[in-house]
Order: sequence, then C-alpha cells, then structure tokens
Amino acid sequence: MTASSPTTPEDARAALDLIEDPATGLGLVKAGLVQGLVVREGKAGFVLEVPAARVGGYGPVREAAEKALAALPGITRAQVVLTAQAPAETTRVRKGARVADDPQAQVGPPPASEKPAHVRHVIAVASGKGGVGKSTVSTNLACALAGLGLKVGLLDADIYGPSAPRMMGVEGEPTFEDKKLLPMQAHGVKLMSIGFMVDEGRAMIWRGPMASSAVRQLIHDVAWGSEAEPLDVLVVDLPPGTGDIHLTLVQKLRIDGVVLVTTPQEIALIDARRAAAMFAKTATPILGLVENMAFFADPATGAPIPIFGSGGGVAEAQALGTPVLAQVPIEMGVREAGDAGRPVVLAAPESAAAKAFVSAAKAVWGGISN
Ligand SMILES: Nc1ncnc2c1ncn2[C@@H]1O[C@H](COP(=O)(O)OP(=O)(O)OP(=O)(O)O)[C@@H](O)[C@H]1O
Repeated sequence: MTASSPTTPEDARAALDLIEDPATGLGLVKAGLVQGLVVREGKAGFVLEVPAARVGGYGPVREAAEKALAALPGITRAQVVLTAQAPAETTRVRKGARVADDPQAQVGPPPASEKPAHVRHVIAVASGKGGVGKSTVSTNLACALAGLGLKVGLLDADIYGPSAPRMMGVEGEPTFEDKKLLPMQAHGVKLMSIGFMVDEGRAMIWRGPMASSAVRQLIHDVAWGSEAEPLDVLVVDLPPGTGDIHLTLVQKLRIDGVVLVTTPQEIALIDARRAAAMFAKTATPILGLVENMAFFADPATGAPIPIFGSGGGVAEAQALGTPVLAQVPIEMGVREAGDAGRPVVLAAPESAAAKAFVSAAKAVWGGISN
C-alpha cells in the first residue's frame, strides 16, 4: 500500500475475480483473462486477453472490469484493453522477443525510465501498421499544440523511414553545443530526427541495438529545453509496429500517454490493437485513437464516402476503452501540405482535416496536463 494508492494488485485481482467470464463461468482472474495488471500512482489497468473468435462478445466485460477498478480506493484512472489472444506461435518467448509477445515482460514503467531534461510532458504517436499517417498526425499535432501557445518539440524516432524533416520543411544538420545536439526549428516547433543524420534510404537498414542506441541518443542528448524555458510537450513519432525500438523507448522514456493512429481498415485495426496491448503491458496510458483517412467527402455533396470502410476506428476505440480523438478525412491538401513541408493545420487551417487535428491536439493536451 502507498499513500497515493491504497489499492494493491491483490485487491484489484479480488475485485476482478468477482466479474464472471461468460465463456467459463469463472472469475476473470481464475479464467486466466487478466494479463499485465498494473496498479500504481492512482492508475489501474490490464489487458483482457480473450480467444480471437470471442473478442466481439467481451465489450460489456471490459466495461464492468473498468468500473470495478475505478471503484477501488485511490484509483483515479482505470483502463482495460480488450485484445485477442495471439496465435501460439507468436506468444513463444524467444531471443529478441518483442515485449508485446512476451508474457514475462516487465510490467509498468521500468525504474530507469525518465523524461529528457527540461521536458514536462512526453506523448508518443504510434501505429501498428506502416503508412496509416502516423507522421502526418505527429507533425500536425506538434504544430497544433504549438498553435495553442505551448513550447513543443517533435522527435522523429521512426528510424526506418524518417519523414518529419520533409513534412516540416527542414533541411541541414543539427549542431552541437556543450555536448548536446541543438534541435532544428520549424513552424515554432523544435525538431530532431534521425533523418538529419542519415538519408532516408540508409535509415531503413538500421537494426536492433544500433537503432535503439540511436533513439536513446536522440532522446537524451538533445537540448530540448532549458531550466528557464522548459518544453511543455515532446511529441515522439514512433516507427510503426511493436519491436525493439518501442521496447527501448518504454524502458528509457517516461511517456505520459500514447496516441494510436489507425485507418478504418480491418488489418490496420488489428495491428493497432497489438500496439495498444504492448503499451498497456508497460502501464503507458493510451490517450486516444486518431482514425486517419476516415472518409472522403463527396466533392459535389460533401457526403462522406468511406473509402477504407466505416465505423472501424470508433468500434476499435470502444473495444480498447479509449476515446476517438479525431476522425481525419482523406484530403488532397493533407498530402500536398506534407510534401510542401508545411503541415495542413498551418497551410489550410479552415480545412476539415486541419480542424480535426486541432481538436485532437486540444484533447491530447487536456489528457496530459490535468
Ligand atoms: N488524411 C490524409 N489525407 C490524404 N493523404 C494523407 C492523409 N494522411 C496521410 N496522408 C498521406 O499518406 C502518406 C503516408 O502518410 P505518413 O507518412 O504520415 O504515414 P506513416 O504511417 O507515418 O508512414 P510510415 O509507416 O512510412 O512511417 C503520405 O503521403 C501522407 O501525405
């Protein structure tokens, strides 16, 4: 027991075992459905891992579990992530296993995790799948947060395809001062990217430990802020997936919350779920989901045309127990703005996409600053 959270994991388990697993009639803990339970600093959460075929029926169980945790003394935030059990082959613990696959993985932020010096809040933008618009969301969120009057940094940690320099319209190499890298500046945002050190093609071939040590350096050896002028928020654009880089980041970086990016397509949603499960296992709160490319507005009528399907992101957010921060339409201006190095929130602030990004930024800031 601690002063801030009188509830222990045992208390939480006991409360969760009072909820019945509809498939077996057993309590959730006895049924083996509670994975990666974390109770710390007023937060409680776990991954509700159920057979893939039955995921659909467990929404009410997830809600009941969240309510039960929220009702425990000292718990101010409860989060239960519903996820399908991975096939047996991927759950095997193996050399170099990913944290999301490893049932023995350490739960909760490891003691060594910390924020970079003079950075007040860190948010990570993640996707399970590549190409869903994660970098577009990161750059627009960063610019929108700066537009709210905040001091913002953007760390492009996507070492396999750094695109922030291009999307923010920055070229050149950062310089050193007092053994620290000075971030570049663009649109009022401090920017650091592996793309400044190597060209995009070379970044693709980075592997495991080398990539992890590069990311560590980008986090801690950069002069993001100073005593007099700390950064309010650092937005970290993660590489897609749930691999080594993510493990390094959650081990080394204290992340206040994660923004998950997905498209409404089933395949992207499944990967987003895997990413969500990984963050839940490391007690990293998920701030919400941005459904990108949610629809295309009919040029004649304005009616939404669901090019990549519809309703997927909203349903997924419900299953994960996390809010939908924004549904961003497919707009040519979004791509053009990214290609021109001036994100759409600046290039076309009146567009529906820009407004969606700004409201997501406000929700994110509300989620981490309270
Ligand atoms: N809402 C949108 N409307 C139109 N184009 C978009 C939208 N979102 C992203 N794009 C475009 O889709 C492409 C992929 O986006 P982006 O690079 O942001 O994805 P990513 O998930 O970061 O990809 P990667 O996995 O390569 O890092 C880019 O050309 C981008 O301009």
